[in-house]
Amino acid sequence: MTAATNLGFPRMGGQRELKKALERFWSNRSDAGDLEVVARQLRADHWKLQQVAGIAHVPSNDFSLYDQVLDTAVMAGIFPERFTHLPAGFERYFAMARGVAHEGERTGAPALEMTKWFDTNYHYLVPEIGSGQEFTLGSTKPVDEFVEAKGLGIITRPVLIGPVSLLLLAKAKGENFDPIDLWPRLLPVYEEILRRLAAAGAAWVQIDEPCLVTDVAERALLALGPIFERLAGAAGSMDILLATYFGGLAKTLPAVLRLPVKAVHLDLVRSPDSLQEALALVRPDQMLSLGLVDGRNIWKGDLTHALSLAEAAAERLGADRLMIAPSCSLLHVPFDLEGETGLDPELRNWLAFARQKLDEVTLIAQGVASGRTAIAAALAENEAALRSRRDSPRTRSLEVRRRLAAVTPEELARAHPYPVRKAAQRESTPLPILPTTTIGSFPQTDEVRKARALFRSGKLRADEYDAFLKARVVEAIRWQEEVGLDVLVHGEFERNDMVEYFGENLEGFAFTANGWVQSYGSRCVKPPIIFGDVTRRGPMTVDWARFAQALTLRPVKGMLTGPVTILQWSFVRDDQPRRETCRQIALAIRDEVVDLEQAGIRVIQIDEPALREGLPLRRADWAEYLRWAVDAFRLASAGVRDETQIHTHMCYCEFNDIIDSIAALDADVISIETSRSQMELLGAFADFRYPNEVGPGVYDIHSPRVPSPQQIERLLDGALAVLSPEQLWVNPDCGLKTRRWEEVKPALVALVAAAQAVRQRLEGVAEPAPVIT
Ligand SMILES: CN1c2c(nc(N)[nH]c2=O)NC[C@@H]1CNc1ccc(C(=O)N[C@@H](CCC(=O)N[C@@H](CCC(=O)N[C@@H](CCC(=O)O)C(=O)O)C(=O)O)C(=O)O)cc1
Ligand SMILES: N[C@@H](CCS)C(=O)O
Ligand SMILES: [Zn+2]
Repeated sequence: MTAATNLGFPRMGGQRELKKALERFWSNRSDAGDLEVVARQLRADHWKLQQVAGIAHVPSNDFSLYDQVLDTAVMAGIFPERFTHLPAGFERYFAMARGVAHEGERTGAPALEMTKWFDTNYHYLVPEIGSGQEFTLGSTKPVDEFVEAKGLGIITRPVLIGPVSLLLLAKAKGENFDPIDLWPRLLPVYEEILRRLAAAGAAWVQIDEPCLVTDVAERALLALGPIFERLAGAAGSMDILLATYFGGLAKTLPAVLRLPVKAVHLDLVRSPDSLQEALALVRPDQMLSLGLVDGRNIWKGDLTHALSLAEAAAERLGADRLMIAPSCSLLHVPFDLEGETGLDPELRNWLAFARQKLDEVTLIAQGVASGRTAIAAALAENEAALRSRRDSPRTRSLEVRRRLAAVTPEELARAHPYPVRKAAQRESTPLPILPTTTIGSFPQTDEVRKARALFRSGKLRADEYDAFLKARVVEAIRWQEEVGLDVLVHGEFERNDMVEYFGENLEGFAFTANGWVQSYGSRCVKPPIIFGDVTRRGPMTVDWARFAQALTLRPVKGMLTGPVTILQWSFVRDDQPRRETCRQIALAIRDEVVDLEQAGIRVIQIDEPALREGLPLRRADWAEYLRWAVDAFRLASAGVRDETQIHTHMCYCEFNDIIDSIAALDADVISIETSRSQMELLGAFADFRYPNEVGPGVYDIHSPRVPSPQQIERLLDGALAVLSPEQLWVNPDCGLKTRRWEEVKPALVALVAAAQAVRQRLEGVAEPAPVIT
């Protein structure tokens, strides 16, 4: 019989119970025992609901208190030295995730770096591995959670991030070596875990090797055979499912199917073509897991089509050699559509969240096992929903399509090159060298979030909410002036999220009440759903920018999210190419940019933190993506005069390999995250001779640590070793919305002091006193 299976389930809980429990624990409002109770309950609830949905292989160890890569590093005893003095368990685990502040006798330790999980908006913590790294069994979490589920009567399929991906995702610390070469030292830990899982009664183990869908170095591919030989030996009679996802295996497929594993999972949503080849190559003793339900998007799947693929596979292999699954873990989609009563019913009928996707998986498996007639009613319902979406006039706007078709190449370029613009901008908006600024958001305090919640629930009138927000902007502007920042921001207090806010203000977007997806740790996002052609109803940010600018003589930055990031952090329609949707968003942002300029805003920032993450996982596909992504940014930004200074901002990833595309954006200034990787990134800017201005982040906003002026000065000196003083801006790594004012205030005071000290050294002149009004 064809098994309905799952690769991973969202772990936050339907009401984000895990987020709330974690934040209670971190703020000392609960203890470790309370956190464990919530975590255990969530695991139990999720295992049970998957079992009830008809999932035969329910995953375990997909749960994590912070991040599954961190869990795997801990399992393998990969503890950077700065954490080893801390007691093993929660204290060390959360210290690695969040860093520890320097306090009295206690020395601080920065957190592990955080970066994007492939092309998703999930962030993982990067394990740090030294060349002399010893690996030891640091935790038995996969076994403990298997035993926990077994105690509830559920034999789960434990999930492990595989050794190849763990090493490839890690960062080499110190000497010149490649972590993948350390696999022989790492394997005993995996072997021990597999032996313990088998002894505990696991029938299957799922080993995730998502790195195999990327351009993996030859030496890693060569290691695959010996690694899996040893893993299979340790697994004994327990079967291994090797899971690959987020793309196809391409040339690696034959080698993967030769490995001594019982089953291989393929992402047939991203790589439908690989099925034929896999069917031809799969060994007689092997099974295939067909990833037929999209784990990365929220649309109902075409079940008739999926069933056709599964039927064809069953014909070749026999139904018993198939598993039906989502394309990847369901971590990347919201929990349940059930409660979304606020969504328009027509649109709601087009959607499937994690729970609904489990039903799709079981339905396809049932169709293979019992034939189409057994599920005819469900298939007809699915077809009707797809037809309703395909035929809906709400998804198309002739006006948008006409306007896009008429875009000219001139509209993608500023009127003059950067040096000309720079002179015009200096004249119209004089700034000191090493100008100081922030990235846009100020703390989204409980007070701010509560006011928004009251407003949304009708308990606070619109005028009261507006007055509340304006008071926050006035405070923020006054405070920035007092501290002596040069280019000010209004603080983004009115925004729930930098993408959701724009989604709520654009046509063609829908938003959910509770469609949360984990972004990192306890932080979640509620991606809007792009279902139709995108247009702007009217100005989205102009009133806030105008209000803030009227309060001060210093320039206030207009603050927008860029088209690629809006695209990337939304659930995107799958009935037209992503680049078309991106161009539509770009036109809407262009109109906003022009409106901001007309409202007297001289500096406009268009954030594109997701530009890098949108890169296809295979290098061969990069050029095409970068072309349309860069064009979208240029379309959004190039409608302004020379005097208007365009900024962009990027964070959370490595930029070295796309530096030429970053330059092609032709933003006058780019602020970029660098502080966690100690300015490594700047090397790329220097090597490339990046022509425009750069603000390398000098304050790590992801950590509660407050930097000293001396630390910031050191970072600025590092930046000045590769950038000219005329190019350098001084700013934090990213927005300050997740920080508390108690941290932000001293940190920005230190940032301004450091900038002033370096200016004095460079110019040998005293600073003018800050303006206090
Ligand atoms: C910059 N980043 C972003 C990414 N993706 C985005 N879409 N947005 C981003 O900003 N990707 C890369 C990074 C990831 N970083 C972050 C950083 C911070 C967060 C974050 O803080 N998320 C918040 C949720 C934000 C939000 O929408 N808040 C709502 C409040 C909703 C809510 O929880 N309401 C409460 C009631 C409140 C009350 O009564 O007091 C409730 O419903 O229970 C808002 O502001 O209105 C988070 O807390 O997780 C995400 C990614
Ligand atoms: N302007 C945004 C950028 C985050 S990437 C902020 O400051 O939060
Ligand atoms: Zn950022």
